[in-house]
Amino acid sequence: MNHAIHIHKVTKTFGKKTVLKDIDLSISAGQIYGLIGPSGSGKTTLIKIIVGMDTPSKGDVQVLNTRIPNLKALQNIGYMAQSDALYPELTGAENMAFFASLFKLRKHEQKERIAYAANLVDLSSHLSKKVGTYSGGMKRRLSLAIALIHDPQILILDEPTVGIDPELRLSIWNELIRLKDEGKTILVTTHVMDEAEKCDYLSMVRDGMILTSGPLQH
Ligand SMILES: Nc1ncnc2c1ncn2[C@@H]1O[C@H](COP(=O)(O)OP(=O)(O)OP(=O)(O)O)[C@@H](O)[C@H]1O
Repeated sequence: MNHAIHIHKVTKTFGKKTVLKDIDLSISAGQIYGLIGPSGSGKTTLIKIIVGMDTPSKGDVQVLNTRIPNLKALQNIGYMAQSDALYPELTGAENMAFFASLFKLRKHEQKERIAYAANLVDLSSHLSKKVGTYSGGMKRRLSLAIALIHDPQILILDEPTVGIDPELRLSIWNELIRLKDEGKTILVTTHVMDEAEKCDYLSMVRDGMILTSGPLQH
């Protein structure tokens, strides 16, 4: 089976506290995989381990058959964290261009991708404003646009639509579904049941363990 993400017996402890216990999880390419669970259940910790920002205490993670952490693998991953990592003194466009250049996008590609991603999150008319003047929701939208900037095979989104109004939330989800239909793999965490229902496969996380998982019918 072709797994985009494969997690094998991952345990994470902070001091004496075990926050992930023996997690096994495989995500097929071309699906939207949801992690739902209460605050503190371990979703963000798991996601950080998948993107290589943290290391497991035990077990291993592979993304597109490459063991993580691996710098090259990051080229294939678009990651949107829960807290925004943006430069307030730069404009929206400059923030996007900065991340695009980290991924070594050529100038014309940069322009194209910035226009696409800004349009997707409805920020096209705010791109020349400094990010320091953005609202919380606008910052979330910019973070999502940046996660998409290098057209990654895998999108990992930690509560991407928190603070985003329902109409835009719907259009973002429609776009995520379109990206999935293009063959992208999307891992998303959420608190919201109506978003969880849009996933192809859902795992419920509680106390660092996966309580139950299974496919969803649409
Ligand atoms: N660096 C750290 N040091 C110590 N404990 C940590 C650290 N990071 C996370 N934790 C703990 O690990 C547990 C899981 O946190 P995590 O952020 O993964 O949960 P979550 O499910 O993503 O919650 P939320 O939805 O609120 O982000 C929490 O009890 C948290 O306090």
